[in-house]
Amino acid sequence: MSLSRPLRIGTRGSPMALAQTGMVRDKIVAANPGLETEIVVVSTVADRILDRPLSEIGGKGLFTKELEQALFADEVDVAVHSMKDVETWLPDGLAIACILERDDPRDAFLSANGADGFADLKAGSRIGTSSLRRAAQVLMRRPDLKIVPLRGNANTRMRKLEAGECDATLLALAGLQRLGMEDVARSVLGVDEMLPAVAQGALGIETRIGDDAVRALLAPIACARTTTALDAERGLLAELDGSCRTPIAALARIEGDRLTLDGLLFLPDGSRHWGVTREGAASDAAAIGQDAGAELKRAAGDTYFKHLQ
Ligand SMILES: NCc1[nH]cc(CCC(=O)O)c1CC(=O)O
Repeated sequence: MSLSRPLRIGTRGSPMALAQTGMVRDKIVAANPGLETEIVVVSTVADRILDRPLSEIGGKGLFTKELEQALFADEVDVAVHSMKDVETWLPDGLAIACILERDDPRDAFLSANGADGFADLKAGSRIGTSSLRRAAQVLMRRPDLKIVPLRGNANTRMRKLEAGECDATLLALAGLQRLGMEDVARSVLGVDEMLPAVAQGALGIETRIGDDAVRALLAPIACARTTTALDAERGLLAELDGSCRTPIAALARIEGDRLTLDGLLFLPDGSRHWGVTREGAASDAAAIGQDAGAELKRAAGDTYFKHLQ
């Protein structure tokens, strides 16, 4: 199948988004030789509001809504997203047509003064992060550290670290790699120290559901293994109705036809957490995720969700 016009690829405009969209575009073209493409930059709420944590702004789809509007308005044919930023429920008429092979899902540790990890930080050191998930896991092990808000795209956050707004920060390793800036990481945190966000490191492509010509162009670059892992992680998130206000971490690993899913739910101050591990057939990924999410929900109890309001 082919298109009689260029494929219009929608993306956010941050350096990381542009880098990853370029990589996705190259993969689409490699799978469909001769295809013409056009990159269309769309600004989202997350790009415009930089002075407040996203968890405070609330609402859904802060990274994705304007890209979805561009799909509905037929201004773009596809939207490239970090799957970490994609809501578990999509608007009617749109779907994730393709999830690409996952990059490293772990978080990287960056510091201004040469610290290689949390162990090198003195009591009272300031960790810059607006991620409730990262903050909770830092405080869980190091309640003596101080969390300070740090917003903006990855480049902005690195600049703020250099400017002394904090002593250390955490960024997704995959994002740094896409920017070609992996070497700014002082270390990479093990998943036992910092469990990643649901879908961290995976890119997805959203399309209009009925747009079969476009969907056919994407089929060759989809990764079944990553799709299965994300079915489990997003199944867990959906069960907990995870919003930006809920600190949740989850990672699925697949070996052969078996899947192992680890999930963690925290109080934002790290004072309590609940964990779950589930193993099962990879073909049951979504159900395993829902089951694990339900267990976390039961374990944390009703008061947990009231706590967050
Ligand atoms: N919240 C923004 C965001 N969305 C996805 C990534 C990282 C790239 C990825 O997970 O694919 C980032 C930056 C970060 O968390 O450091």
